[in-house]
Amino acid sequence: MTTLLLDAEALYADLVRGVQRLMQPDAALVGIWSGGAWLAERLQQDLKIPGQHGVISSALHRDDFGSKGMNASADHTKLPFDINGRHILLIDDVLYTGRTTRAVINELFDFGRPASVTLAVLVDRGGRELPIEPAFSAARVAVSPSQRLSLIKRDGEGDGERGRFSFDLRGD
Ligand SMILES: O=P(O)(O)OC[C@H]1O[C@H](OP(=O)(O)OP(=O)(O)O)[C@H](O)[C@@H]1O
Ligand SMILES: O=c1cc[nH]c(=O)[nH]1
Repeated sequence: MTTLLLDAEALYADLVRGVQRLMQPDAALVGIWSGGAWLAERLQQDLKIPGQHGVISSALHRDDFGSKGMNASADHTKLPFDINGRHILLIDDVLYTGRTTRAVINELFDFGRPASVTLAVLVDRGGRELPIEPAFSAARVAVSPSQRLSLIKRDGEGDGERGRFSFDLRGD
């Protein structure tokens, strides 16, 4: 495991401010499983947003399920509110090719017709393969195509029940 000079907690503080700016009346947070769902849960608490955040999985609409397999993560979609007419703010930890975002937008539209869909991410690592851009990213980092950047959540270490975030970088 490589320890990165990328302070996930500091970036999270920037994400809080970015999401605060993007939130509009009748907006709802939906976290992309799994890293984005951790972030959305914490944002919902920290921004004192009434109600529950949503969680969305890309599994049923991925274009690479032939290689990744259609695993049980399909069960992770939980939208505990009617998305029709809502302004949906998608939250993710890392944005790379944009293929996961495309898949979760398809999943979202299986549930209804939101008024708008916006994306905020902790880290944008570039390398887009689709015309998808975040409205907010706390950082843009150059990561080699052979590397993978992952958000790690450690429960209950020094930050009460909310857990602390860090990044792990693997590969050459
Ligand atoms: O823009 P892309 O190239 O699609 O990559 C970005 C996605 O990859 C990771 O998710 P992953 O599906 O690996 O699941 P995880 O969040 O559980 O790690 C990450 O959390 C993003 O959702
Ligand atoms: O580096 C990457 C690429 C895709 N998804 C991630 O979470 N990290």
